[in-house]
Amino acid sequence: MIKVAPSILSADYLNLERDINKIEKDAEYLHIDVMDGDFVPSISYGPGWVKQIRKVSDLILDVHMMVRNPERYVDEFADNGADLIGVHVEATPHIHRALQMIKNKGIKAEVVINPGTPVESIKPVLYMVDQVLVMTVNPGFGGQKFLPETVKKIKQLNDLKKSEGYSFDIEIDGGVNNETVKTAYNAGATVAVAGSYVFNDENPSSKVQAIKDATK
Ligand SMILES: O=C(CO)[C@@H](O)[C@H](O)COP(=O)(O)O
Ligand SMILES: [Co+2]
Repeated sequence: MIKVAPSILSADYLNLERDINKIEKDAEYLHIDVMDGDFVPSISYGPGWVKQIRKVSDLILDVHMMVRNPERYVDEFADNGADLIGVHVEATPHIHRALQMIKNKGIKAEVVINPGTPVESIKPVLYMVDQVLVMTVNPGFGGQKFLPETVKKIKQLNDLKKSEGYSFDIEIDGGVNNETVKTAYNAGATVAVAGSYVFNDENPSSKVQAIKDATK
């Protein structure tokens, strides 16, 4: 069964604690999209949000940094309570250093690839990551449609796990619901981020369960 990471991008900002409480018992992760208005068009949460969220949730805080040169902010997000930080290979010429910085903080390190980025571009750092995030939409916005052509990259990563003996999780992010999750899970995805599908419903925990049920 897949693990689920509800994305607070689609939660109610003014009632965030209430919305987190609604999924706290059913989900494993809480996904926090950090956007800088440069690497992606939108602007969202800074480290202060992570600090406040840490106080009200025991879920694994999964910080997805859509930020150019993310190594500028890694330490601050880690110090504020992130359990896992993801950095895009497209966002820095120093992906190895950025991942090293995350590991040095004693938390989990994730490398992220956009839909247009091949798996080959992250092969040199796969030995050092705890998780790979395969974007299943172009980053920047919630509520987009799942891109099925990204599934072959999940399969490619899963094959690499087997042939090289890696144990990283494979996370998917964008357009995930109880239907789209199926092919990704069968290809090897182990963690599913879902924003609008979960939080646009009156009963978000039922949507978390629906994603899990689809992968039983
Ligand atoms: O990183 C992103 C978007 O850039 C995501 O984490 C979204 O928050 C997912 O939203 P849905 O596609 O599930 O609505
Ligand atoms: Co995300």
